[in-house]
Amino acid sequence: MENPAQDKAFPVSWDMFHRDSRALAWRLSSEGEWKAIVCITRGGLVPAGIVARELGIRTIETVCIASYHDYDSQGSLKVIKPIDPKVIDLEDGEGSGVLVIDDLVDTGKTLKVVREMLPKAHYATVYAKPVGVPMVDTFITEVSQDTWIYFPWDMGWQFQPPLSKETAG
Ligand SMILES: O=P(O)(O)OC[C@H]1O[C@H](OP(=O)(O)OP(=O)(O)O)[C@H](O)[C@@H]1O
Ligand SMILES: Nc1nc2[nH]cnc2c(=O)[nH]1
Ligand SMILES: [Mg+2]
Repeated sequence: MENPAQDKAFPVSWDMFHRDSRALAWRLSSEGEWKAIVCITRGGLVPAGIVARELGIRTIETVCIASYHDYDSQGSLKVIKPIDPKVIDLEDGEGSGVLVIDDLVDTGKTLKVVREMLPKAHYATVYAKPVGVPMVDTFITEVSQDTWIYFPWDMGWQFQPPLSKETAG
């Protein structure tokens, strides 16, 4: 959903996203022995799959969160599906050794909700905006707060007409 408040665009192709998600996996490979991944749907699904393949992690859980953009309020978050208790109970029951993955952190509101469920987990996103940086432990690329990131799954190819009209010659 286009956000009119952002006046810079950061379009990300599948190739770029794959490269940046692999870079995140590489960074995380030296930051801990990961028992499981919790991915925040829906944006965390693709990066979680790439990181899981690179790090050989096969226990992958989801936490399903929807944000509602009401017209008057800034927007509210709803937990549609919580984290499976089996994953919560791994290790110390507070998320040690668990990797929480999302595509990006913007205001940090989404990660804040998940941090309340797993305070000791490691939080990683591919992209980050300045306001959300304090909420994330590892990320690859920071973009300015007034940039809107366009992910490959939100975009498609379209015809670009020639710059100038056909000439006679
Ligand atoms: O740091 P925040 O301000 O919370 O914004 C970041 C969140 O917003 C987007 O998800 P969205 O809520 O649009 O749902 P989706 O992942 O299902 O598209 C994105 O995937 C992050 O989860
Ligand atoms: N696609 C997309 N979703 C977002 N949700 C919060 N910030 C963003 C963003 O920059 N791009
Ligand atoms: Mg999301």
